[in-house]
Amino acid sequence: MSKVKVAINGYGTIGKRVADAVTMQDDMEIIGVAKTRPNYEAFVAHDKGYDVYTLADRVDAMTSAGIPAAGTVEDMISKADVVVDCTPGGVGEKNKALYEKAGVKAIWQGGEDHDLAGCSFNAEANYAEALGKDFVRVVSCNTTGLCRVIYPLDQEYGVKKVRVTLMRRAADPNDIKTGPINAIVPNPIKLPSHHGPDVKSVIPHINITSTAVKLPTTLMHLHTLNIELEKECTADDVKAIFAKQPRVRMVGQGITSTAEVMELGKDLGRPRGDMWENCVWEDSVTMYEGELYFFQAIHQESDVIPENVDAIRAMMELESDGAKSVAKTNKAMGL
Ligand SMILES: NC(=O)C1=CN([C@@H]2O[C@H](COP(=O)(O)OP(=O)(O)OC[C@H]3O[C@@H](n4cnc5c(N)ncnc54)[C@H](O)[C@@H]3O)[C@@H](O)[C@H]2O)C=CC1
Ligand SMILES: O=C(OP(=O)(O)O)[C@H](O)COP(=O)(O)O
Repeated sequence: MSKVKVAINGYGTIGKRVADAVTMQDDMEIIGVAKTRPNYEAFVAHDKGYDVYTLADRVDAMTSAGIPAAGTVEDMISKADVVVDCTPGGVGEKNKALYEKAGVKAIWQGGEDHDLAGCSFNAEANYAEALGKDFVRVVSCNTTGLCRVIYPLDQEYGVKKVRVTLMRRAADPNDIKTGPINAIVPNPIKLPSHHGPDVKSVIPHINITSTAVKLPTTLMHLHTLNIELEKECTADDVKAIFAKQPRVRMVGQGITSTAEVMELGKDLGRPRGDMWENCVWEDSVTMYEGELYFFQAIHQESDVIPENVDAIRAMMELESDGAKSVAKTNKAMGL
């Protein structure tokens, strides 16, 4: 069977990781990546063997900078079965007409609104909803992390209510422009933050409310969750459920911070030191007056990457069983 042809439009933090994860799979391949500028990431993409495309008015600039442009974004799209749009939030929306005109399937990221695709995706929670779809949105890193723990708890014990506080990294490690560098910023001040409503775009019946702040750190997000469950259970029951989840890792063993979680990613030999799973502190999982509490860390640069691979598989109907797709993706990535 021929491999599904995948194009990456926007080769930044998310795009370059999706490209590498797709390359690891045996049922899909990268036919090109689109970069706007001939920067170091474009040179690395070229060195890795990816065909580099660019905006129509930048083809000459890319080639004269030393990266032979394979063509325009439109040329790239015309060769693809599915485009993974990893342009900055709000930019992807403008590309929809391009994809519709070319008759190509498209995946957007969490920086775009749900309505753009009409299907918001998390592999564990609603894989089947994306089967055969033309347009899908993989929800944001934080929302992905929330769905991965809320969905299995809801399946087993029923979720009555979720309250979550998200302590968000201010910027990605390579971002030299974004702050704060010495402040804690309630963001947004008007509540709830987008994360609770976003979980409902994947699992509509969940009663959830969220608040979020930005902190002067680049490594990871950290969530404090408080969940009321319908049925009684113990902290050990919850730990047992989390331990079974393919994209949840229980941490302890001297890991007391996001810095040590990131060090673990490097020690595991993960590409770029990525941590694709939610990291739940085992010792934090607590039942108090019948309510569940725990902490989890989310690596914003990488947790949505396996989800994008599964979204491709669902949209292209390469696999109808979500659990099988998750297992296949994880195995290929070494997760
Ligand atoms: N960085 C993160 O922590 C996460 C980001 N997301 C979402 O993923 C999406 C992408 O975010 P990042 O990768 O962080 O952004 P980024 O800024 O690192 O990368 C975006 C890339 O798209 C390129 N680009 C800009 N305009 C373009 C255009 N018109 N055509 C083609 N390429 C263009 C930029 O040059 C850059 O290489 C956003 O929707 C964001 O909200 C989701 C989860 C986590
Ligand atoms: O999807 C993310 O976060 P979010 O779930 O808080 O929207 C990424 O960390 C990007 O967030 P940013 O929009 O602060 O760069």
